[in-house]
Amino acid sequence: MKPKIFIDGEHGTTGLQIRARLAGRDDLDLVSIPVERRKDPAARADFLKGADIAILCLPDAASREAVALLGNDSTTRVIDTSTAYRVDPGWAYGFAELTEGQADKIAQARFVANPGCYPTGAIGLIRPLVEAGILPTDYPVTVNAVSGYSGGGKQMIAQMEDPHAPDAITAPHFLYGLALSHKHVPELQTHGKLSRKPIFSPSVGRFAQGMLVQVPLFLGDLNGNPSLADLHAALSKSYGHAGVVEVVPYADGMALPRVDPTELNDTNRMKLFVFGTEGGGQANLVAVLDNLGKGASGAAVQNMDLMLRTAA
Ligand SMILES: NC(=O)C1=CN([C@@H]2O[C@H](COP(=O)(O)OP(=O)(O)OC[C@H]3O[C@@H](n4cnc5c(N)ncnc54)[C@H](OP(=O)(O)O)[C@@H]3O)[C@@H](O)[C@H]2O)C=CC1
Ligand SMILES: CC(=O)N[C@@H](CCC(=O)OP(=O)(O)O)C(=O)O
Repeated sequence: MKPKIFIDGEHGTTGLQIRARLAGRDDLDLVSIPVERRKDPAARADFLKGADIAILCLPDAASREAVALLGNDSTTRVIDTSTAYRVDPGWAYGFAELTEGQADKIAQARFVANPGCYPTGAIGLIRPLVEAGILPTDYPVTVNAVSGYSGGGKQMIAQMEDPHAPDAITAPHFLYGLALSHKHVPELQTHGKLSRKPIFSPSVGRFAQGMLVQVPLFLGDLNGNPSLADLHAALSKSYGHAGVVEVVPYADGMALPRVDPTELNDTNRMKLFVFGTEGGGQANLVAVLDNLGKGASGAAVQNMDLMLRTAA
């Protein structure tokens, strides 16, 4: 029998993208709740309990409600795309390339928390350097990022695309998260293995999809005063070659006139760059990804496929 997959929140931005990614798959039985019952707890409970894997594409509160609706006797496996469970030790963190053994952990897990889009870029850059002993855990990490506006879901898409919306946004680019208490900070700190709370400054640009995440570093404040080549080698060692996460050769990155946040749209890939001048004492580490690809829907499908490896 084909594994039954239910997407709770299938009409939202992340849910629709997952449906599109699964559209051509004949190895799955993708079940769908009638649209008029999508918020009916009894109907959701039936679909959730009837699935082999439920993918939650909901706001945090509705994700928690879905997990509660499953109750104690269900065996449905869950992938949650919200922020609700990302630092919960009972859930596997769904970043397969995070560290050795993480893909197997996801494959075996009942509960998988899909990473946030910004944290995917930042943790992807930070974690290998911490594990290599190069980045001290108490380093004052700053993360500066720009996202396409689909990162804000249906509400922000309407704000950016409909000039007549009562809360329309007209800015071509804007900063937010100004109180430095964005909901991604605990996730950045926990999975970045940082003892000091990082500063996270996100922004949104007038493009629908795509993302750039930057982590600037002063090399003299890192362990062993590493070169740019040392940083690049540590990242390359962590991710290998030809995987979902690609570490761009230093010279190739430095030959670029600019970095385009939309470059990897509609893929599940992420590119990591080390920028700076050798001997200059500074580096800017940069990640490019699709906020709806490796940052959300692509990663959810990747995690689902890992979990299906261990399906009964
Ligand atoms: N967009 C992105 O780039 C990313 C999003 N995420 C996370 O994914 C999750 C979904 O986000 P996104 O798709 O952008 O958001 P959207 O607002 O686009 O979609 C959310 C969907 O959830 C539905 N919904 C809300 N409450 C309930 C409920 N009680 N029961 C059933 N359905 C409900 C909404 O229905 P309706 O519209 O009818 O109210 C909507 O279809 C969020 O937790 C978000 O933080 C994670 C990474 C990246
Ligand atoms: C542009 C924008 O608003 N982005 C969202 C994050 C999108 C994302 O990563 O979703 P999670 O919060 O589930 O991780 C925000 O900053 O809240």
